[in-house]
Amino acid sequence: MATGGKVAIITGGNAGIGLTVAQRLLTEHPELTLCLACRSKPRAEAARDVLLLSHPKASISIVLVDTSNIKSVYQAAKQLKQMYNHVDYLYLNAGIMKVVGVNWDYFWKNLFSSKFIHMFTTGDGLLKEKEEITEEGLETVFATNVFGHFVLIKELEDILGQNGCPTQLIWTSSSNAVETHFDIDNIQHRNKEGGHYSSSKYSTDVLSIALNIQFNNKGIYSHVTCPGLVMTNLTFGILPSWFWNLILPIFWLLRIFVPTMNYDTYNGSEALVWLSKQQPESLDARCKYVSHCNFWGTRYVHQHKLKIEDKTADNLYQQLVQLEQTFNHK
Ligand SMILES: NC(=O)C1=CN([C@@H]2O[C@H](COP(=O)(O)OP(=O)(O)OC[C@H]3O[C@@H](n4cnc5c(N)ncnc54)[C@H](OP(=O)(O)O)[C@@H]3O)[C@@H](O)[C@H]2O)C=CC1
Ligand SMILES: CC(C)CCC[C@@H](C)[C@H]1CC[C@H]2C3=C(CC[C@]12C)[C@@]1(C)CCC(=O)[C@@H](C)[C@@H]1CC3
Repeated sequence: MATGGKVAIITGGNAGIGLTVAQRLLTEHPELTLCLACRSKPRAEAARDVLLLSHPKASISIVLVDTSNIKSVYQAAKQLKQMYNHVDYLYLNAGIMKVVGVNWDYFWKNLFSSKFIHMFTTGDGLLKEKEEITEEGLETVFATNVFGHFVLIKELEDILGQNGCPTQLIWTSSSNAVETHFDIDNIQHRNKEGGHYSSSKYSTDVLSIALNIQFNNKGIYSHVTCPGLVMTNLTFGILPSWFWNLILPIFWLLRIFVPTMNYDTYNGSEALVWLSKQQPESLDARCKYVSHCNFWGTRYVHQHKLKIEDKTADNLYQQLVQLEQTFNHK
């Protein structure tokens, strides 16, 4: 398929899964114009240098954005609108998890139980998290993973789905997005013991459905992906890298039962890159696209149907619009 002149923006494109998506997109779409939307200039420049080593002729720009800071998102959106008159792929990938420890008691208790596969696929119940509030008064994980991205999309609306050229919004969600941690009456997940990351990723799944309802008629399509368990700075924040390296053989064995044990960012980015090669209109907007890798190392994309009601999606969307208005007025 001819891909001349396509534009891709990747939030958090300087590291981990985002950087590998950047690398793979440049290979898949040779004429691609790439924008790394990152919070740190030196880290973004270092990533650009790495990408230029393998793709010396690539057009790669940098826009600074801190998705947890709404003022910064407004500034970045303004800059992006000056740079591009359309966007083909907007990867909403930047994300954090505020982990303070692993619940090992829960781990050992469920290791040989029927919860085994659910535990390794979702990580549900295994992580202890802490709550933090941004200087703008938002719960940090919600602001970074969900709200900052929502504001970015809304601000870029004028250049999305333009001139008969569809825009794909591709979210890096997670299999950790479980409904039990999501409360529609507390979308920021304030004053909770844990489950902030899970709530933010479930919100992502709900929001994606809402965006399809709102914007498909304008040529804007939203899809959620799950990269599985991948070794990045995010997972090195849970357990040290030496530990993960030590248990690498266990990952291979676990893949027999849990094909989301992707380990590396190349495997983990499979669904995110695969989506860029599909006609967005032909995709199921109510599916999560999950990167799988089997025991033999074969990568493939698994489609998982989301059970989310339109009224929940609409409710979340309206709450985000209202929250955004409180910033717009400041
Ligand atoms: N690793 C895994 O197993 C899984 C990861 N994911 C999701 O994948 C996505 C990418 O994470 P991953 O590659 O693993 O982790 P990394 O920590 O390697 O990458 C995260 C990226 O997000 C950026 N980022 C974090 N906070 C902000 C912010 N406030 N503003 C702008 N950029 C920010 C980071 O920038 P900086 O380098 O400056 O910190 C970095 O570029 C996340 O959404 C994560 O939730 C989902 C499922 C599994
Ligand atoms: C495998 C080892 C012997 C023990 C590791 C236990 C846990 C620390 C991991 C087991 C499943 C993992 C997991 C995640 C984090 C680390 C575990 C809990 C995630 C929650 C990381 C972020 C995500 O988005 C999820 C998709 C991961 C799901 C699995």
